[in-house]
Amino acid sequence: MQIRLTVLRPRTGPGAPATATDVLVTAPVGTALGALSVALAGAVGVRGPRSATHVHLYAGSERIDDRTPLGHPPLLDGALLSLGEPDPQAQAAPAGAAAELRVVGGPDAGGVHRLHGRQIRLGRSSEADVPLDDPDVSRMHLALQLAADGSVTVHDLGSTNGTLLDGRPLAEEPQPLPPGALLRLGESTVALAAAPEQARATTPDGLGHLQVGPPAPPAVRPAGQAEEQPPPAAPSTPSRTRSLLSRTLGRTAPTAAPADPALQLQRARERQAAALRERFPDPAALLLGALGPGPRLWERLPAHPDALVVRLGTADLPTRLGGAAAAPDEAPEALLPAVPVTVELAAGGLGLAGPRERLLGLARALLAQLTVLHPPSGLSLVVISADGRAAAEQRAEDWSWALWLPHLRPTRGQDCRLLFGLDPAQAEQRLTELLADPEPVGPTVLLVDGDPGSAAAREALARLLRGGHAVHPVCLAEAPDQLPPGLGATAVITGEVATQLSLRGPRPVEGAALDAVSPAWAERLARALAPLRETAPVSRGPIPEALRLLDLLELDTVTPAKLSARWAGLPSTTGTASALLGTTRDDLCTVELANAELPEQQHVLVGGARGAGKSELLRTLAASLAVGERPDRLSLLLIGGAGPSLAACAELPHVGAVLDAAADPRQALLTAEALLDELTHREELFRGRPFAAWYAEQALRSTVVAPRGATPATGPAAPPAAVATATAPPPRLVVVVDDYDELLAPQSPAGRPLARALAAVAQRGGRLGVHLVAATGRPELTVGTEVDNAAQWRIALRTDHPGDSDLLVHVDDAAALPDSTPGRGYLRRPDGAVLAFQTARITGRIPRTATLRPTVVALDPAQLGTPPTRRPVRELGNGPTDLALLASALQRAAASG
Ligand SMILES: Nc1ncnc2c1ncn2[C@@H]1O[C@H](COP(=O)(O)OP(=O)(O)OP(=O)(O)O)[C@@H](O)[C@H]1O
Repeated sequence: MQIRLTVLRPRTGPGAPATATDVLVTAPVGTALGALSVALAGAVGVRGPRSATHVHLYAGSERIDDRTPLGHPPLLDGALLSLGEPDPQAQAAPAGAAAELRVVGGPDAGGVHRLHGRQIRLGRSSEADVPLDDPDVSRMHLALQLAADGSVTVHDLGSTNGTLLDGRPLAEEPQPLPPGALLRLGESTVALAAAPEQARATTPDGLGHLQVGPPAPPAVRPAGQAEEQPPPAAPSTPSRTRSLLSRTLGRTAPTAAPADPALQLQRARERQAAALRERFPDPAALLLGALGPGPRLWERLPAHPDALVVRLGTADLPTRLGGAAAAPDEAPEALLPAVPVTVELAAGGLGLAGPRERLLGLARALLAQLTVLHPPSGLSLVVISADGRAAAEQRAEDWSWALWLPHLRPTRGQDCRLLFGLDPAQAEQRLTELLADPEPVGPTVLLVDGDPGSAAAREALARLLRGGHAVHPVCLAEAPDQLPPGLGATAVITGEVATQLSLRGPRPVEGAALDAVSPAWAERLARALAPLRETAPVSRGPIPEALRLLDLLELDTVTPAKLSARWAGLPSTTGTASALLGTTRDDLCTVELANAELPEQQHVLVGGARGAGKSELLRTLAASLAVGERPDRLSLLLIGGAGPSLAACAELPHVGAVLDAAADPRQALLTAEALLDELTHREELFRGRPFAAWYAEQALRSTVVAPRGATPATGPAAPPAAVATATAPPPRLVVVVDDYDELLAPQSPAGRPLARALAAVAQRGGRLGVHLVAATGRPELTVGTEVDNAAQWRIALRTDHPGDSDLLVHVDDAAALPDSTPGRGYLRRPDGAVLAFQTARITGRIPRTATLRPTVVALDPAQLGTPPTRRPVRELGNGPTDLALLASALQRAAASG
């Protein structure tokens, strides 16, 4: 497994900053922190300690136990570990915090401060209890007073620019501050929050990630509805709005309509404004959403009404939100106070222009919204910063916080570790990839910081801006005239101290207070997102090139106990038999030989050219069936053609016999006879009833056959398991045949009788619990045989000719598959659906990462956009294969009963 951590080097003295190093750790699953700690210390330049007992690592203020396995909390992707001392910046939640103050807008937005103590001062000074980096805020601007009963009052500390409380000037005498009321100081807006939202459940996967359940269903609120038109008179508050209001503002919405119509209207406007603020969450709410993770994390799938709509700041806006800016004669009380100023990125992208520091703060706030509200499977992010006018180191530093965002992971086969373009070559590569994506499966937001770096990149960006690629550019420049032409909207940072925004585009707004967040805030948010994974398999990605069956089966550390536990959970009948083969683009790829919904006759035909991966697919299928069912209920008969292709499976306890038909014609003849006898025997035994029905009846009465145990079934083929145990309920039998076409060749001495027996299995076997899985290298020879006719599950791996592919899966696409991806193919299911898939491997050597000593290497953000170093499959040259490992565990599980 690989995970990314950050190690903080101890400070050189009190008050000195701690230096941080991001590292990539590669280690076998289950490696304890103690086995890594010396290497982690070495990565930050602390040498000397030879033993882990001298290296102490902390997560926040807590020391991490050396026995904690890597990949388990707190050692998750994105974790920040401090060496030798607790993290001096650790933000432990103070016990007994009475209230939470959130900075909901402005140039230093996003802060979430748990209030404790009696008096809390807000101001620009670093001495303030809540410091705000806002030039319009006085050094000590205002103070909050917490009473013992939890109520809060606020008063101005004689600030230069004054304070507004819900739009009204705040005096120096204390006034009550209810939760949700907006305090405006300088260009910043702060509010007291109500009770924190319920965190979503997460499940650690042991590999450094936390699986998050699916997002809550989106609010039923088509864009542009409800809050945009105030009710003419204040009716009773709709229940949805009331709950929004009380959740947002933390105070009870009015229940009785006030008599005064002007007051009614004002209340209606307040409700609309609150609903809009909830709809487009402020930076503080986003941070909490990521840290929770909160209920709104990844709520916006592509069909969500607010997908790709971003908030840039807040302004008092007219109620006609869909229309133009406030008419000059609009009465101030007709405006919705401090509502989000939003832009639809899908309407031609967005340009942002202004002084660099603030510009980056605004861009960070924008990416935070996109990545907290949109799931990585529904939105990709590409970040390009290749403008030669800025030093490469500076560019990398400006965007290094984003390396933790899961939306930057390449999921469409892009040749890089992360979707960064931090030099002209990387930028060109990213833009070319976007242009070349023939059928983009989801939207991409492309952030381009300054000039994209080269003429070719500029041309590519211009083409993307012309549309048609599901790519939505967000371009940053110091001045509006440096932005590329063709953007749908432009926001220009204005004001003496660059804290305001003027938006040009379909919905122009002047004098908005912009939202900007600090790099430290953005990094905290991105780190919180780093370990999170959607629970559903990440869809819309490309089909992977290499897969390990044991990983797909969640048996990366395979033990007899895990297998026994699986078998113990099986139903008491043999109603199902399914084999996991690999993955499609969206899901696992499974072949079902039996289940309650399928007719009884299920057989499989696999075809493909030489080296396409047929034999490996058969081995994967056999191993997968073995994991899924106990050996006393499922037996395998393996018939290999030329060569020992299936012999590697001989150690599976389910294998009754392995036959090398070409090498042993006599045994082939006996096997053919035994197979026909088996069919006859079952027909007599079942008396017309299908296997599953008969078995269900018998299972209660019969003594279950003892597992076939650990006896390897190598050497000359024994009769199938079921034949040998004629008096016991026969297990389901799967006959796996490689090189079926060879059996049909005229020169094959054993071929004809065996082919006849297989034809009988194809015709009569399925109902009797005997299934056939046959592989053919020459579909033109096997077409029209009983085996071909009976196969409802059909697979074409790479074929030499379109016609072969057509014979197998009735589409010719398999002929276009490249040589370089053995195991890639098309599966035609009984319902006629054809899916591209990749077969998982079972005879790979155990990956090096499973056995090697852990490695810790420093991460360089500037290199993350380059192709990862390609190594041949990292396997132990002469170590055991996954199949050997699995077979041994299966034998022990079978032996333990
Ligand atoms: N699913 C897979 N993933 C990765 N590599 C694979 C996969 N399947 C096969 N290979 C690689 O391709 C090579 C050929 O595979 P295999 O022997 O299964 O092909 P085949 O179609 O049976 O070939 P032949 O017809 O010559 O017997 C294997 O040695 C293996 O290295």
